Amino acid sequence: MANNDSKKYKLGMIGLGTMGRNLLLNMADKGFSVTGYDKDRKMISKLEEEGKKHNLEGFDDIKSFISSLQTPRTLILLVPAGPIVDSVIAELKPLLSKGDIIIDSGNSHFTDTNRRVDELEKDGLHFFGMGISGGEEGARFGPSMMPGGDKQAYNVVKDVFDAVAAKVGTDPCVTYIGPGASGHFVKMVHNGIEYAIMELIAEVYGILKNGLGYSNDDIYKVFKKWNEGRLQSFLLEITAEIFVFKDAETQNDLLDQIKDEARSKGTGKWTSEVSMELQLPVPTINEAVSNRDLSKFKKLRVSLEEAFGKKDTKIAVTVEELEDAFYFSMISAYAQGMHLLVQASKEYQYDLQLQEIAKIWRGGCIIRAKFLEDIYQAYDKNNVLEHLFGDAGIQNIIKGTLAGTRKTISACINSGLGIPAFASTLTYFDTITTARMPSNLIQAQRDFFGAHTFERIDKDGVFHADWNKLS
Ligand SMILES: NC(=O)C1=CN([C@@H]2O[C@H](COP(=O)(O)OP(=O)(O)OC[C@H]3O[C@@H](n4cnc5c(N)ncnc54)[C@H](OP(=O)(O)O)[C@@H]3O)[C@@H](O)[C@H]2O)C=CC1
Ligand SMILES: O=C(CO)[C@H](O)[C@H](O)COP(=O)(O)O
Repeated sequence: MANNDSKKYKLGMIGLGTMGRNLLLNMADKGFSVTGYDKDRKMISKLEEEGKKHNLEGFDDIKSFISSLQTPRTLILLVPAGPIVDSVIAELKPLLSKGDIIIDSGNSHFTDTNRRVDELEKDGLHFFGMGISGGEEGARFGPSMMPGGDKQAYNVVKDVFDAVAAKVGTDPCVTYIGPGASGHFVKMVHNGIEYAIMELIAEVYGILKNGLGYSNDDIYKVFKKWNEGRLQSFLLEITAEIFVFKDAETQNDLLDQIKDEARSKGTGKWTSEVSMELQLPVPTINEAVSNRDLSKFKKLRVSLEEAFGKKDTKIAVTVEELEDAFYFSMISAYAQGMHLLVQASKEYQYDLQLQEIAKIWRGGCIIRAKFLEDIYQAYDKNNVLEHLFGDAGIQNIIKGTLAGTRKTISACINSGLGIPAFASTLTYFDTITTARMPSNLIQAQRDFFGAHTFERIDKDGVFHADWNKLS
């Protein structure tokens, strides 16, 4: 490539795996002059093969890659989150110049992003975090993207992101999220909601299979039908397909050949950790994280089932009642995630615009769902809404689902069918809609044993009682 800046590439991708390669191909489709770097030659060959019609070129030599870019340079990292991001940055630093832009689009922890912004600022480099969602297909044909941090740097690449993002109507599923690491924070919460919805769908599978005796084909039909109505969502759509997918080797349903031990990379756990830190409960997400962890204790579960005996988990609920329970719990999972965003926005001064976040989650991302339109409308009407349950439209939807929800959840509990996410979601709802909780007793207990004091309902101030003295 000639050493003339005008003939150089507008943007360079580092990491040409699932996400990086597909996002780069998406950019090339939209007419941007882009290139990529990966330390693995095979990934470059794959990029060049798939990007043949655009004459896409890749590099396995970082120096040649950097000198192929227009200045100031714009780089996107899509490498595994964690120490690899730091090692890539360390490799890049001596090759970059003041004013260059690095965008970390992986699932980095937001505190790492804060640290990296500070470190790179000292070298005159712009760094910002941008969550991306949509998996392989999304990256290739239109993801949802959550950029936050250095707005000046974001504006340099805004046209690229607007072009490659998924569209709902004409609205691109990308918006500037806010300062600091807000982009990565919002993506983390997106993933927390993703964990919750996946767990709820898995529990529905357990109920249909073990509670109602449905076959995989029957379950496929239920999910397919649900996905045509109010529950329409990406996760339900792909889940339906899983139930009819055959294993090439055995011709059995592949799902039945898969071990019941779920893995994770960490973003759900981070959401739970932050929620504890901010003292803002997200119990459905917590249960989703815990249940993935519980699933790993296979040997223990097998031996305890032997010890306590296999349960008769047959229940008498209708598919319509189960649908209500799922819809109710899905709404609650989004509500908890949005509530956490409200709290984080205050705590970290992110100035998050919830209506904009709901808007860009309507398309492209893993948690896209028809219901996000209702969430968007709720925050669009009132962008300082404290909790989604406070919106009159959402209240009406919830009221319509409660009878079926209670019947389904109580039937599961009575029969011994494990449904941690459903159960905790309903309890969360019943608690957050209770004006006077029994927590006055906790204050009394704390004051009794530790003189921790309490506040009264009838006067201001902080009080202590001599509990050992009979009144
Ligand atoms: N997959 C998904 O659905 C989504 C993933 N993400 C996030 O995006 C990021 C990338 O994920 P994904 O594309 O799935 O991961 P992949 O493992 O598919 O791709 C990462 C690529 O980066 C390469 N790489 C690793 N270290 C370096 C290095 N030092 N220099 C150059 N290249 C390097 C890897 O090479 P090698 O394999 O040889 O190490 C690999 O080709 C992660 O943070 C992930 O959490 C976000 C949204 C969705
Ligand atoms: O970010 C994503 C989608 O939005 C990834 O697919 C997500 O990281 C998967 O997480 P886990 O491996 O923990 O299930």
